[in-house]
Amino acid sequence: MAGGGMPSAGSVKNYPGNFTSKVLSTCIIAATGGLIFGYDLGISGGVTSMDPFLEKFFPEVYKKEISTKPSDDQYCKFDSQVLTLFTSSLYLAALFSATVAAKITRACGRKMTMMFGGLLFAGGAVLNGFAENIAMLISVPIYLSEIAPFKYRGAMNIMFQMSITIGIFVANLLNYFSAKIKAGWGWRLSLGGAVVPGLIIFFSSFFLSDTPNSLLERDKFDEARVLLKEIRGVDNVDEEFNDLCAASEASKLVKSPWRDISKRKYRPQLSFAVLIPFCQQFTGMNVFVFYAPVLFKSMGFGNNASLMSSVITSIINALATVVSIICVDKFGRRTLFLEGGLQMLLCQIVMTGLIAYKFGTSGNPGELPMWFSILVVAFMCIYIAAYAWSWGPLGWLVPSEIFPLEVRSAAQCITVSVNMFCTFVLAQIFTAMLCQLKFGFFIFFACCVVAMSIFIYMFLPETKGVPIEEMTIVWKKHPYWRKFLPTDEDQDCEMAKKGRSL
Ligand SMILES: OC[C@H]1O[C@](O)(CO)[C@@H](O)[C@@H]1O
Repeated sequence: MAGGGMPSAGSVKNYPGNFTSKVLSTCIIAATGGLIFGYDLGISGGVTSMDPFLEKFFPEVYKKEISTKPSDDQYCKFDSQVLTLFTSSLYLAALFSATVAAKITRACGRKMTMMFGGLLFAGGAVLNGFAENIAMLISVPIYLSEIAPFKYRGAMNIMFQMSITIGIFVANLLNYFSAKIKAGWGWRLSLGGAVVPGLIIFFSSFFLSDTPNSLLERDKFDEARVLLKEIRGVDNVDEEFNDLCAASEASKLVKSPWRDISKRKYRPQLSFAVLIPFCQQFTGMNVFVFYAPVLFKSMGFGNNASLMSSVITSIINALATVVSIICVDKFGRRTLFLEGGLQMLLCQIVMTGLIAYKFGTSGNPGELPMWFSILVVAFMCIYIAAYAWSWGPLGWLVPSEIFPLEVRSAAQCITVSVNMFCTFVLAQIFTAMLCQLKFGFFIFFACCVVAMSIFIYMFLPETKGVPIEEMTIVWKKHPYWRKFLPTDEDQDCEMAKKGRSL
């Protein structure tokens, strides 16, 4: 049932339009929304490995860390549910704000939501609050997918993930330098530094226009047509405009997107809205993003070496995302998912072998040779590169492009909530899992990667090169999902019923 087929040429519309500088600059500005999220993702791991921070807030963990001798079990050195709560709680808070943000983005438009989120975040950073950036995760991927010409939608959307990875890199770099501050207040600088990305997105959102879809959602027809002409760089936008209007009309008939989304006809998309973020998190990537410094320290690296290794892995993460931008509209989403899955699996197997060989089940590696540290970091980098051109960016791209307008914001909200929930769970249980499963920890994620790759191979239709408003075609052609879609007669009947009840 491998459902990878592209809709045949001719079955998909080819709207006229150019790749304008307006679209490019708008997408770059919108994508900066990811900086904030990336900064959050990257900052906590380094901070939790800084001794002055541990000593102040987690004295028990600090005592355990300094009293652990090289001959003790290294797997359990940082095992503390309170320590992991510091990182995981950010995602729990984010989970709660996801539902509110979906309402805001539908009512106020994508642009206002981004502006509001940036400002809140900048303010929140001063108070060291992190939850607000969720508005970005809901509005930016949809914004990018809606505004991009369909042939470049993948690349434009992945700019969001690109800026997330830049945020992670900046956070790691800052951690590296702030840990060197002798007086021990470097962790304050790291946590407070979040104000900068917040202000960047707030000020840059003044230069954003809304998307035509979002204007139509709020009945601004003339503005939407003018904007569409401007961003496509041609006058002849009638066909696309009419389709957008039709989609918007259909969307207005839906009074409760939350109830509608559970209808049978949205089952294919809903399955992906839930399973894509779920699988994305169960690749195990965030274990490295959050806890790389802790992991490196557990493996006997010194303070500086641990933070430096995280800087290296975050550079690889950002660079490999560029590969995805270049390839996604050429080779398609499925190819990247499947290649990335295979590469991650191979690395996980090698890392399991290496760690099992040196640390065994006792967690006592003795003296660690240089070749071992180099190999571990190298395979971690290859693994991270694989994630960075597959599940990382596609985890935002695919959900944002498969939903019809009427339920798009609600669906993105589900995607973000599932993502945050899984991020929370994994961030919370990481140190306990490592302590209990030892090197088997990597085997767990390897099994998850096998399962998710099979799932993608069997069930994900290719969405490259299909205009977002034409997406139903890919489901109608899929051997499994097509049975969930209404026939044309069903649709006429539903429209008639809705028309009567108005
Ligand atoms: O770059 C890695 C990061 O990217 C994400 O997948 C978000 O898209 C995070 O969950 C992860 O920390």
